[in-house]
Amino acid sequence: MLRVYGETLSSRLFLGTAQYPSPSVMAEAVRASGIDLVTVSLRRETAGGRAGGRFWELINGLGVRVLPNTAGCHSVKEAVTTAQMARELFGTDWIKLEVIGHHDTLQPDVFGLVEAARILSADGFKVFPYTTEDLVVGDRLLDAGCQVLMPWCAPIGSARGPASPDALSAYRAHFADIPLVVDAGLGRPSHAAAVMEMGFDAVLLNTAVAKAGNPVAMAAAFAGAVEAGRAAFQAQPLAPRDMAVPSTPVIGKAVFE
Ligand SMILES: CC(=O)[C@@H](O)[C@H](O)COP(=O)(O)O
Repeated sequence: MLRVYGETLSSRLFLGTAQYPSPSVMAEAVRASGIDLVTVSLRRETAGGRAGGRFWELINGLGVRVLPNTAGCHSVKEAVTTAQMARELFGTDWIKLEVIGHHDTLQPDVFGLVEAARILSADGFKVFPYTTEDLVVGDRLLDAGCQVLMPWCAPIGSARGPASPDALSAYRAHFADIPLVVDAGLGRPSHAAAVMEMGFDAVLLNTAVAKAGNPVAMAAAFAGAVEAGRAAFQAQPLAPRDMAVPSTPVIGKAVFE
């Protein structure tokens, strides 16, 4: 069980709801994965002309918690306004905060992110900030009122998997008591298992499932990988060694002469 902002989530996999071949495939993928939280891009869906229509009904009908997000927002003002609209629409004060700073990499604008997190936290929002693995920025986000951090693993949509595993390990060690969700850039279930084995609390992904040949089967595969990675972390994996260590005892071996 994962505790975030005083609430309990049974699944440690969070899925995005964009880019699926159809809304019904998205709904089936959510069901197949057994998750209890989806993130929804208010801006993207509104731009697509589906706001207020069947898409919202479908999302609300999934029976899972909704984490609206500010994907596509490039300024503090835009992100704050989008969050406020999302609160009205979904009746939740949870918000996944994205303030994009760079067109090509979709890298977060960490300065705008901290400012928007401060404004939204003061306004009663429970902020889930999409950030880099920079420790100082993480500290500033906590100062701003965030109780969870969401470091990226690789650029959004890249499917590259953990680009800087050492930086992610340092992040986990530095924020030992803070719920940490790896967000963005995961491409395969093995990537999700790898970061869960490092001790991250959950993963959030979208593209790797939505754009898979079979999104429903891939959602189930990611769910299994997240559980396996978590179980491995709890079982305390052996640290890698530089030298060989015989796994077969040498004492008492038979001598043939
Ligand atoms: C859906 C969402 O919130 C994305 O902005 C998120 O960061 C997921 O990234 P991937 O699509 O790379 O999984």
